[in-house]
Amino acid sequence: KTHKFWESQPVGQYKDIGDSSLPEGPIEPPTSLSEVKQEPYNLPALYEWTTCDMESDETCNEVYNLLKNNYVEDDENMFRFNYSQEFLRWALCPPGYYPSWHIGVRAKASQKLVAFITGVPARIRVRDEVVKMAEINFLCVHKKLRSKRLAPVMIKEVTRRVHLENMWQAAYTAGVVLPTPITTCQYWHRSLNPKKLIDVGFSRLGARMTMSRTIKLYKLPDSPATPGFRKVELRDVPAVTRLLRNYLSQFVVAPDFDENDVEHWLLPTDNVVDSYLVESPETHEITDFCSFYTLPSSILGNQNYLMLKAAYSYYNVSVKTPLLQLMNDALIVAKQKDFDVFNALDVMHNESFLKELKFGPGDGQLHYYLYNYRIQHALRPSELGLVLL
Ligand SMILES: CCCCCCCCCCCCCC(=O)CSCCNC(=O)CCNC(=O)[C@H](O)C(C)(C)COP(=O)(O)OP(=O)(O)OC[C@H]1O[C@@H](n2cnc3c(N)ncnc32)[C@H](O)[C@@H]1OP(=O)(O)O
Ligand SMILES: CCOC(=O)c1cnc2ccc(OC)cc2c1SCCC#N
Repeated sequence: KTHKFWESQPVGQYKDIGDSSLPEGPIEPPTSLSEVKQEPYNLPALYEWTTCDMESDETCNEVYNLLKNNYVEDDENMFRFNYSQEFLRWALCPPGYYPSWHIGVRAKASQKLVAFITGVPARIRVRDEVVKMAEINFLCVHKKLRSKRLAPVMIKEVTRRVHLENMWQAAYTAGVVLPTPITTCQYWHRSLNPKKLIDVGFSRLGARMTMSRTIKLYKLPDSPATPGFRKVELRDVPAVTRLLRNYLSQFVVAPDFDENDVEHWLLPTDNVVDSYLVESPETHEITDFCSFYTLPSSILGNQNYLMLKAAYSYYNVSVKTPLLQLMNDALIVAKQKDFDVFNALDVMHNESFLKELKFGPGDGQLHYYLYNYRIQHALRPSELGLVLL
């Protein structure tokens, strides 16, 4: 497969695979700000760039609707992600974010939003180097404007705006294979509402299984098993930050979270992110942590259901409580909150609990990429400590 655009970019190229003479690290050096293209890239005649102020309800709603109708679908077109407006504000407005990195394209005549791409700043550690990166996400071109090479223009424009802030690396994921993944992960799914997943056609009744037997198979207790298991509060941020920084230090690629980051990314926010910790009833020491984010999907073409309520495993830290028990408690609270499914990637130590907690492997893969940063050898998913939204 040729990649006319990606073969022109500072990313690991297929032809370089196995060439150990190429050093790990930046592929191209930074340029001076005066050398960065000052004006936006050209768009096709009838379209114009716009910056989307995600703190504006009107604009956030326009972005919500573009994504709701045109963002990622699974291969069988059974689901389409339906990121909520409060989720988008959370995902795109972390500490130190750049409004100019929330980039839209409008049709001049109608002023309709027809394309979108975003970046948020992050400090990502790669082995021993902490690198300032842009996390790129929500690349979306309206279904009616596909296959017109608009995506490369969107990507070059967000690259230009990131360069203007003197940043030269990025991290992103995709379900498609591009030059060149640093690792490839597998999605796993744990049914919480098996009847609904069977009714929508995602799951099938097992051989020699009745519906009532299947419901019983996935049944969970009404409340968590771990003593001291409770929601995270603002006062816990210092302890949770210490716990998380320690735990993430074992992975090759991981975010370099400080207390500000933890306060934004990991404090519970209704309908967006849930986080729990284990506080020892005796010593009041905070020993473990788990979190998941809320990402519903539209169910396409089903008469009985419109929406799938999905929870996605986020960052989990197991020190005293076995990860198996911690994640089972996460499943229990997710079921209490009426989620239909709990999803997880096989990253970090997730593989150790997936099968035992009755997750099944998905048929989708998620490829992780770095822009302008070479990694000598592709990583195993268990070496990756980064979850993108
Ligand atoms: C220093 C800072 C650097 C910052 C930038 C870093 C890099 C950030 C990179 C972005 C990270 C985003 C991460 C993210 O958002 C998470 S992945 C989700 C991407 N979005 C969707 O799948 C939504 C539904 N699909 C669409 O809206 C369109 O199909 C899109 C817009 C995907 C492509 O629109 P289209 O109308 O279908 O296609 P053309 O315009 O004709 O363009 C075709 C070219 O685009 C390449 N392509 C296709 N899908 C891609 C994807 N998911 N990443 C990167 N490249 C992708 C493709 O390989 C080809 O190039 P090639 O000829 O070389 O093969
Ligand atoms: C029931 C299990 O599948 C999903 O939860 C789900 C939901 N919505 C999607 C929308 C687009 C989509 O495009 C790849 C996939 C899904 C998936 S499966 C992969 C995500 C996970 N876990």
